[in-house]
Amino acid sequence: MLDQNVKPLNLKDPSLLETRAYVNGCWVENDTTFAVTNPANGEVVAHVADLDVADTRAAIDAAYDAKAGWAEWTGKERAAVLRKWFDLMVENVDDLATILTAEMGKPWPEARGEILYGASFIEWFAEEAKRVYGDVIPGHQRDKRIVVLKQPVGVVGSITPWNFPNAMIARKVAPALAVGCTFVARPAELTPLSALAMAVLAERAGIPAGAFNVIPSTDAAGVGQELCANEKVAKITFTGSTRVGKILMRQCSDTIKKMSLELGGNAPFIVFDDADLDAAVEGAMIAKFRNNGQTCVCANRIYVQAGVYDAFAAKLKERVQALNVGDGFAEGVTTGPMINEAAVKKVEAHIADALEKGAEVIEGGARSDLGGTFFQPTVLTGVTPDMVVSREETFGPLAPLIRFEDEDDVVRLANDSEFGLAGYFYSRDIGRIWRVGERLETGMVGVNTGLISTEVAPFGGIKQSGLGREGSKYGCDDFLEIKYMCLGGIG
Ligand SMILES: NC(=O)C1=CN([C@@H]2O[C@H](COP(=O)(O)OP(=O)(O)OC[C@H]3O[C@@H](n4cnc5c(N)ncnc54)[C@H](OP(=O)(O)O)[C@@H]3O)[C@@H](O)[C@H]2O)C=CC1
Ligand SMILES: O=C(O)[C@H](O)CS(=O)(=O)O
Repeated sequence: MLDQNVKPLNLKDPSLLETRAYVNGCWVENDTTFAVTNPANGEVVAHVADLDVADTRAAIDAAYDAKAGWAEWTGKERAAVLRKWFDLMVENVDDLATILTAEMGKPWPEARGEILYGASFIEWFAEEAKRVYGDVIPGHQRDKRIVVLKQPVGVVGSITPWNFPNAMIARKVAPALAVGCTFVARPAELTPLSALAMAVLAERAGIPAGAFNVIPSTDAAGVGQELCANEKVAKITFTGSTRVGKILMRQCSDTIKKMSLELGGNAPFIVFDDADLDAAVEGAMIAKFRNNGQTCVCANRIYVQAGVYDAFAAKLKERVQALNVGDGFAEGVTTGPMINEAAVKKVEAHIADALEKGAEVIEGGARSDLGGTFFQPTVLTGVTPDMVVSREETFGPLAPLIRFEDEDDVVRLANDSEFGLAGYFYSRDIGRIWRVGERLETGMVGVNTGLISTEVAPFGGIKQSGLGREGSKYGCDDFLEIKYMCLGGIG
């Protein structure tokens, strides 16, 4: 459904730019709409239906009414439509990337990469759909037989952030649908278009009405409260800040809802003096500046052992200088705008606090001359653990370098955080690799790599970075209930 009041995007298939909600297999308009704007230039990309709590209830009812029928499909039948959905995502990858860059700002090649990353979860769980096995347990008495069934939990409510508007939904909806759950997705207000384009392709793939619903809304708190409180919703899956994760946990306690939480991070990135320094610099560039530093697994603290600190800082400065800040649609741009003014102000506050406490800027340090929410990729040296940048997630293009002396010291520093999502380190000493890998208090560890996100591995954190795992052979577990049947009287 095209919006007549804005400049159309350059799409091969304009029908992918959907602005209506998708509920119970129907495209739903609303009297009230909200504008989605391009963070690179403030231009309106589209006006999207703005759903409310009553609409949320209707979407939950649709998912609830659809769940029995969807669960009756065999795993193989569900696999077939998920595979078709994957194929359609790949066939339309360029248009989906254009829509994503327009609403979120990331450079088009990076947006294209996100679409393929999101699609990889749909491909993976299309395969897993056929392998939701139970167990047969040897009876504890001669006349007893025991079988274990794995059954879909039912209706799943999903709340996702703006930074990966396709992949964060795909990483949740794919396992949910694969095992026979139905799904109500509320995307971030800033980036609903990617989710709606996914729904267009889900419908084309043959995913039945009510199985997958997308409810764009400006009322995050109200929709969230309804998803958490409604007894027809069996589970909430959330990706976003720890602050909001705690709100949702409290709201889910009244109905003891199952929850999967992918929350905030404060990833340590450690460079030991035995590291391959060039590899460590490349790893730091990915771990820090991917998505303009707006990912939960971004390196937030970069610890460099004293013997290689100056060399590493010089090399990193040189690589950061080569980053090209600009509009995500422009050729050769590596770094788009930040999502909004609040995000820029947080980076500026972290820099100001660090400078006040003695740190130095060796690269960047201020807003870009491009204006708006463009910010210079920045490197700080002389950072210490007492600075705010060491304790709070920056969620922006700021690389703080912290000097350390020995292994025990840096592991203690790295673990001194309420977060535990990802951690990274570079070393070529196999003993150190095992010691540090085992001692880091995180859900995921990158060793001699700065990029750990893949559909084949279990993504998730410990401490206040969340609950549960997404992706991998473990990814279905959070959407399944285990039931056992004890069959007696068999003699
Ligand atoms: N662990 C992970 O994989 C990820 C973690 N994050 C973390 O999220 C933060 C940045 O992302 P950001 O989007 O700002 O995070 P937020 O937690 O602010 O928002 C995440 C989602 O929750 C919604 N939301 C906000 N308030 C409520 C509420 N009271 N009830 C229900 N839903 C609500 C938002 O809606 P709206 O945006 O419309 O207000 C958005 O859709 C960082 O801390 C980052 O680390 C982000 C991405 C991935
Ligand atoms: O939203 C996020 O930060 C994602 O989890 C990042 S990733 O999956 O692309 O690493």
